[in-house]
Amino acid sequence: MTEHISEKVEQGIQILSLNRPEKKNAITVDMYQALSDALHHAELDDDIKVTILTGVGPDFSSGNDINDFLEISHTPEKMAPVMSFLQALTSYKKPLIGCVEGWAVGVAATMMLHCDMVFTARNTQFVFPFVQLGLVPEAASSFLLPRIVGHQKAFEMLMFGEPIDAEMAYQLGMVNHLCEPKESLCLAQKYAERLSELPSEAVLLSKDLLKCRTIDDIQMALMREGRIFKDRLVSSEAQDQFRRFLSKEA
Ligand SMILES: CC(C)(COP(=O)(O)OP(=O)(O)OC[C@H]1O[C@@H](n2cnc3c(N)ncnc32)[C@H](O)[C@@H]1OP(=O)(O)O)[C@@H](O)C(=O)NCCC(=O)NCCSC(=O)/C=C1/CC=CC=CO1
Repeated sequence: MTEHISEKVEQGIQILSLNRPEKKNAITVDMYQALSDALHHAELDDDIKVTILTGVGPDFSSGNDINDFLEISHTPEKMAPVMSFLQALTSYKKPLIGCVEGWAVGVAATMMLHCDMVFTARNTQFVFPFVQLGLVPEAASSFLLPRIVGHQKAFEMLMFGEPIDAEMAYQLGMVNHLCEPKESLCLAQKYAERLSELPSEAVLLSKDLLKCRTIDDIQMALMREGRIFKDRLVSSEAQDQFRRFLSKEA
């Protein structure tokens, strides 16, 4: 486990926190690996009933670390932990709750599409900046986002990458409940407790029933996106945007 992912397990609830607030919880390869390991561990541990994904500090996360994007484009094998995390996320069998405040950019926004419940503070801004970065949508968002918000809204969100605020995300059905800043974890914990008290086999079977019809499409979208994404990472469009952000020109 890297220092940048914190794990707490209490009364059947696993809380995984992105813990790199000085970099807006930008997610590194090591953090993906730690998240993936923690989800695998939770899946095998009968005492863990529910997982909450959250961030330390005012923001959930600014998405993939841009320095890592530059590094991965020279050493594509470093992409493996990212793919391993996306696999763990998409196939996770226990209830997964997303708890978001402040910025949720890129993969931080798309990972919420895989959560079973999402709680956001009113100051949350979801951003899908893939096209601006010269990239393409990832984490099966090209399949999930239009299913949740409809094609036209998804198109607009994915093409222009403009921030979607919490109220809009709620209206579009991306979020279960809104709350005040600093209250989302408390709210998520309340629902996690309720879920952990339900008959666990019935919970697992019900989640499976809800997800089983889309899992093949999600896996296919992951593969299709992944192939194109790897090529886009080394494209001059993307490399220029990464350097632009890191040199503070953005
Ligand atoms: C809008 C921001 C999120 C916040 O802006 P602001 O409040 O002005 O804060 P900053 O000054 O920009 O940031 C504070 C420090 O953190 C560093 N930082 C922030 N985000 C990143 C990042 N993503 N990677 C690396 N470093 C980051 C920033 O440089 C500052 O550092 P210093 O204090 O040392 O100067 C804004 O931060 C922002 O726009 N960030 C970038 C968002 C972004 O483009 N993210 C990538 C999204 S794409 C993605 O996630 C895609 C995938 C693809 C495929 C598979 C899996 C993963 O992800």
